[in-house]
Amino acid sequence: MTEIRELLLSRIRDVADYPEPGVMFKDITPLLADPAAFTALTDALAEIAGNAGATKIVGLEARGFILGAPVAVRAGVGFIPVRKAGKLPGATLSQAYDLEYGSAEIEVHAEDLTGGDRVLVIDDVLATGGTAEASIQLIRRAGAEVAGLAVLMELGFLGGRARLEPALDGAPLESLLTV
Ligand SMILES: O=P(O)(O)OC[C@H]1O[C@H](OP(=O)(O)OP(=O)(O)O)[C@H](O)[C@@H]1O
Ligand SMILES: Nc1ncnc2[nH]cnc12
Repeated sequence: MTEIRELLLSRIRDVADYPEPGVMFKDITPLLADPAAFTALTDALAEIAGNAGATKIVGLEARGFILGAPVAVRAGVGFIPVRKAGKLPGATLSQAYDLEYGSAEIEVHAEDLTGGDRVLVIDDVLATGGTAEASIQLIRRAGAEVAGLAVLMELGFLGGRARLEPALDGAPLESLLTV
């Protein structure tokens, strides 16, 4: 494992049985509080954005906002928030999905993504892949191209990567850490 990956892994806290019994929650707040780790993460994700030729970053509420916004600034591209339903004031596209602990619906402002965009989706954790899959569906429905998905941590045992394969349709899935 590279030094950067070791640093990132060391700043993620495992919290057992949160938010419900049986879930091992990956808490990224110690990483966010460490400027060296947060900077290293931002730089690594911005490099992925550059390599993917992304013209926009989509961040998934809420932790995907925290990671995705500085990456967009660093990469010199726009940031588009994909929000939980009911939070965006303009005309939206919506997509329902299930996640490791429940179900939800996400939305994007339809005007934020257009035919010429290559979109990199950023989030902290890939678990079942439900959230990421719904975001990819939203991006395609908006007429934009999916440049890839980049996450800090993939929970390999939940099978998100296999689930996302058809939706990604050849676009890369980059996870900096896999557990
Ligand atoms: O792969 P999945 O099974 O879909 O799970 C992953 C998603 O779950 C978490 O978000 P959550 O919905 O808990 O929202 P939060 O970021 O607002 O805490 C995480 O930040 C991912 O977005
Ligand atoms: N185990 C987990 N830890 C942190 N975020 C998550 N999102 C879905 N499952 C998660």
